[in-house]
Amino acid sequence: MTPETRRQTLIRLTRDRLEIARLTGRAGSPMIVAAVLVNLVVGLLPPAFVVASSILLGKVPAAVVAGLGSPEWDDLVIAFLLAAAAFVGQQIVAPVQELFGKLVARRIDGLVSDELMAIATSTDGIGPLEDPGLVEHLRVAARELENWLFSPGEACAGLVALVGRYTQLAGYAVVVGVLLSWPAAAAMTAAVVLQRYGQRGGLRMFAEERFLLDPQELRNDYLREVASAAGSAKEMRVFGLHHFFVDFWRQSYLEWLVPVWKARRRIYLWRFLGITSFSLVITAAVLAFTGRVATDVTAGLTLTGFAMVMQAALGALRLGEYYPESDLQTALGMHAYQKVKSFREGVAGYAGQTAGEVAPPTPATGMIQFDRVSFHYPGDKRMIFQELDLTIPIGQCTALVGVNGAGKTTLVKLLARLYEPTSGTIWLDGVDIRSYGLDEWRARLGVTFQEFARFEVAAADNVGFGAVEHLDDRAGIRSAIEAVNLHELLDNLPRGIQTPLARHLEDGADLSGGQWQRVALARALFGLRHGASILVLDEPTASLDVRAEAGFFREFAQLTEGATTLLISHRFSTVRQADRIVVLDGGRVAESGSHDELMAQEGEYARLFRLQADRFTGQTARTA
Ligand SMILES: Nc1ncnc2c1ncn2[C@@H]1O[C@H](COP(=O)(O)OP(=O)(O)OP(=O)(O)O)[C@@H](O)[C@H]1O
Repeated sequence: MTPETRRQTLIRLTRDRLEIARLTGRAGSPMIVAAVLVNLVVGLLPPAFVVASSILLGKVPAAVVAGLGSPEWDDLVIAFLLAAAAFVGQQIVAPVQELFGKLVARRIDGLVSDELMAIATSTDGIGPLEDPGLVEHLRVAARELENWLFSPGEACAGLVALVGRYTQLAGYAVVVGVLLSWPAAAAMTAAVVLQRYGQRGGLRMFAEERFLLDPQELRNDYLREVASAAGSAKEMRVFGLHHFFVDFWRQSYLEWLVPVWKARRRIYLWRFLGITSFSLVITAAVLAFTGRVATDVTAGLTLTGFAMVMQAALGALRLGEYYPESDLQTALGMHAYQKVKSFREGVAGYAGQTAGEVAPPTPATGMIQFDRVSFHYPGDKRMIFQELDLTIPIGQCTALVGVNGAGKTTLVKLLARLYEPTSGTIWLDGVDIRSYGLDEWRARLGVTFQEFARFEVAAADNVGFGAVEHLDDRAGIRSAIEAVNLHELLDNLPRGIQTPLARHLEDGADLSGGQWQRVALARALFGLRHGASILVLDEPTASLDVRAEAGFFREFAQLTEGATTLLISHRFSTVRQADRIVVLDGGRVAESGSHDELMAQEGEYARLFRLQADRFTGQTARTA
């Protein structure tokens, strides 16, 4: 190592330590003071035991000579009691140290978890949560914070625990300094610090190599989950994938483990031999030096002094070893915190949604207009829209069709301002929707996403989340549930509409895909009841049965009368009933008009419609 790299390493080490110390401060002064005091006691008791037990040893010859009941014997008993107290004290205080360590760790981990949650939910758009790099930061941080093994809190507790270790070292050094020589005490302390530096250096290098394997570790997590999760269990069994996935997981795990083993061997083998040889030499030197002084009558070292120095020196040398309560935690624990910071910086790097103060008009009268809107996802140069011009008339139903990947869901994301167009503008009645307050604008939208959320809360709340500030509108929730024909099913669940929609919760129940879809539709309807006027339905009938699909448009048309509806569907029987149909292709509007107009045009819509209708009639003919 060159002097320059050594200097940089030292700077980095100090910076890392300071960072942990700063974070430790978040546990609050009373907690930190208490934890430090406990560790001071933990550090002082072993040297106290060394002193007391050496005094005890020194008093044995005189007490034996003087006999039971003599003042010498009484002195021996007092020394014994002191040594015993120091010994028992160590046993008592060890769990207290552990307890305070855990308290500090959990409090800090709680705060860092809150911070992570706040960052993840702070973004107006969803770009950061769909950015693979940032998602990796988020997942690594969340995993470490959940595991409590090498978390930031554990790093802080590990740092506080060093107070105990170094107090102990200082205690031994004082004993050696007072009884033997201060240069010897200084040399012994320096030797311990050097050993620790070597140990820590190895740990730091190992930690850095391990962090590089984060993506592989996340992959292992994924494979373990997929092999054991209920969601993938059907395919795993039907396609006989379990052996494949178990092998895949084992292989993936080895791809992580083998480099970890190699790094460990490469970093620690020679380092271990070096540190061990160094400590053997130092121990031999200390023993030789103490032995020489002990046999030197002019030095005046008594039996008590000799025992004290020997015990203190050996006790100190043991402190050059690995600290299980501190070392791995401080070396690895801050990684999760660095990930929280990287995630925060990454999120801040995303341009936030510009939002004005203007309230959207009630009611809007004209149209929503996509005006030369171009868009590509961040970090992906492929254009999803190229100067898209599209109008969605207010108060009417517009259907959007297009092949898979044409950009239909992306268009909804832009409308909901989950992303901003790369260029171009979306207008409502001639006003750029960016001038509206973001929350006010979103409150105007009732959206059923293609991959809608399935909240593990009561069925009623799942619906009420469509307008969360009106969660207590029980009548409105009931009416939305009835509108999607879910009331009979939900009323028969253990807690009626208050039944949690997750089987692992008490009295919980799960729903089928189509039933869940109705819950999502009811949520959008509840939004409509409370001020939403633009209804966006992305594949709303994908999971509905034929009867429900047939009734869907008729019933929804009544329920959503006056609302502006944007309907995305691959089912042409649903689509054809819209007032206006828009065909998206290649990032642009390829065709638009009513069903009859588009059929008359004999374009892509007519082709797709006939394709689907023919397939249906063909099937009917075969069935007949
Ligand atoms: N977060 C993302 N980052 C990068 N690309 C994305 C992201 N989400 C979607 N895409 C890409 O954008 C394109 C349009 O996707 P989108 O989901 O909007 O299509 P769609 O028309 O709704 O498709 P489908 O009919 O299959 O639902 C696809 O090629 C998809 O891979």
